[in-house]
Amino acid sequence: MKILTAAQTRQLDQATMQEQGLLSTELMERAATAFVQWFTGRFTPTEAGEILLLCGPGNNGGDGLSAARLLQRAGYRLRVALLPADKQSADWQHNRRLLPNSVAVAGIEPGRLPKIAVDSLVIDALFGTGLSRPLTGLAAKVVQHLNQARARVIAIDLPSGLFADAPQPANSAVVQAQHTVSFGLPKLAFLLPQNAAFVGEWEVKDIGLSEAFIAATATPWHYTDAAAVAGQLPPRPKFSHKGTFGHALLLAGSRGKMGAAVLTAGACLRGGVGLLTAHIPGCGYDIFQISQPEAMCLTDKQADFISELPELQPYQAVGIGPGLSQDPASLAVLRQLLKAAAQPLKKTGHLLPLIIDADALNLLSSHRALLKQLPENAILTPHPKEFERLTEPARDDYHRLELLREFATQHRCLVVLKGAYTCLATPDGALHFNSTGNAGMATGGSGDVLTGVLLALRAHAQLPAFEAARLGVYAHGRAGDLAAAQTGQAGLVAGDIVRHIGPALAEV
Ligand SMILES: NC(=O)C1=CN([C@@H]2O[C@H](COP(=O)(O)OP(=O)(O)OC[C@H]3O[C@@H](n4cnc5c(N)ncnc54)[C@H](OP(=O)(O)O)[C@@H]3O)[C@@H](O)[C@H]2O)[C@@H](O)CC1
Ligand SMILES: Nc1ncnc2c1ncn2[C@@H]1O[C@H](COP(=O)(O)OP(=O)(O)O)[C@@H](O)[C@H]1O
Ligand SMILES: [K+]
Repeated sequence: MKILTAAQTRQLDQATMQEQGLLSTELMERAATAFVQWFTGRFTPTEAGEILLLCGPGNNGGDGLSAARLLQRAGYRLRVALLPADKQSADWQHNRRLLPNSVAVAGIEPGRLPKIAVDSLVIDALFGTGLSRPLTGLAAKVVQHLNQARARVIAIDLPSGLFADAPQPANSAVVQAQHTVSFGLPKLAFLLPQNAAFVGEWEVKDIGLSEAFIAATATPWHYTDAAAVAGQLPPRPKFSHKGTFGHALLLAGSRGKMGAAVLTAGACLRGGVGLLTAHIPGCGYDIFQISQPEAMCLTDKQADFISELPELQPYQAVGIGPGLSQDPASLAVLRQLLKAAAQPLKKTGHLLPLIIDADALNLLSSHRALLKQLPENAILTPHPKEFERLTEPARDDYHRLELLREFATQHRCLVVLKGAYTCLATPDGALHFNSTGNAGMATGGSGDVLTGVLLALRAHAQLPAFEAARLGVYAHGRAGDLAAAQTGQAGLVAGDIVRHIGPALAEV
């Protein structure tokens, strides 16, 4: 699914009307109907009590007025508070005329802000994608008044004061909604941690916008939903054998962090790899062999960390990093691996696929000259702290996305920036936000599991780097969701994610 800018969203409205021969008021009615469907599914008239609708002067306010009419017809009690403005949009005026007199309407004045009790239900229809500057004056005052009331707030399309696709200055007035009900496509703002307190839980409702316009519109931003990865996992042919699905090599573990190697290996096996060999420090031999009998194991001459790179010839993909340690001997292994991976494989003529995680990333950060040696299409999986070490501290989430794009294009690699909406950056500058996963996955070892899944999907010779990364990130999050459905989020541990990779991959 694409994510468009606010300006492109306005063009999308126009294109939809032209394509479908719709009046703008008819499109507005669709949006309001979709909102009201969501609302009535969520709150009965009794639960809602007397609803306060805060209404701005543009089409967001128009959506609100239309929704007010539909809600009143469905038996809800409402009062409407209008933000004064020099002019209102034509569709606003249309819906104002249609609002029955039985709905109480009052203008908002500086000295007379609407009363909002803590248990009120407020619909925020002040501003949407037409916000052209940060809120000031009376509009900002209303938003602050609303936020102070700590009432239940549902935003139509976008919390008022929030830009759909760009940061706002610090301390700008922005509505803090519990729910945002938006139309058509997700907005970039919904996916960034800095906006979580404004957006709350969000949902996007289909209002039949022009598919042709969306397909023809260029954007760097994408949202990976089930449809994006459907059918991407190659089928396992009837006469396949373990050699069909690749042989992966994992370089992981150190004293005290053998669990990382065990989890990554488990995930790789559940990810469908044909064969897995792990090269681990000597101290981990019993731990590893007992906990992952399906994997083969090579032990390093060093007991506590890895200091040797095995012969790479047998392998179709290599993962390095989970629990690795940053010992200089392990740095030397990383150096050798990057050097070896710079040459195309004799068998296939392709570069050896690499997954680089955790301490291997930290070693790259402290020896940045090595970044030049990253083979094309290597997949790096930093969490935000690791990414910051690789680049620089970001001013905010939008700046971090810029850094992410720059990094992936400059180094011709794929970067999986992990988080609630993990963002996959590609060498051509696209950013793909993942839709699956939950806060239960914020627990040690979850990232190691992702590395294992990615390693497996890369070792399946058929899956190119981008498809493997997008599918792996999606399936990892989905496995976390399936696991959380059984354990609850608090009780989820990384091993639970491993156990649900199979079912998650079966779904896609
Ligand atoms: N496909 C879809 O998604 C559909 C979208 N639809 C809906 O349309 C909404 C977009 O409507 P919109 O373009 O009229 O903009 P909206 O957000 O109501 O605000 C514009 C008004 O606010 C004003 N204004 C701006 N900034 C301001 C500020 N800081 N302080 C004060 N004033 C400010 C601005 O004035 P100006 O900038 O010209 O001074 C103008 O008067 C969208 O979010 C969705 O709800 C549906 O109806 C149909 C399908
Ligand atoms: N709140 C969250 N919502 C969804 N996914 C999450 C959340 N928190 C963490 N995750 C996922 O869990 C994994 C955590 O990775 P990482 O921080 O590297 O953990 P570790 O180093 O302990 O293995 C990432 O894939 C991340 O996307
Ligand atoms: K709004």
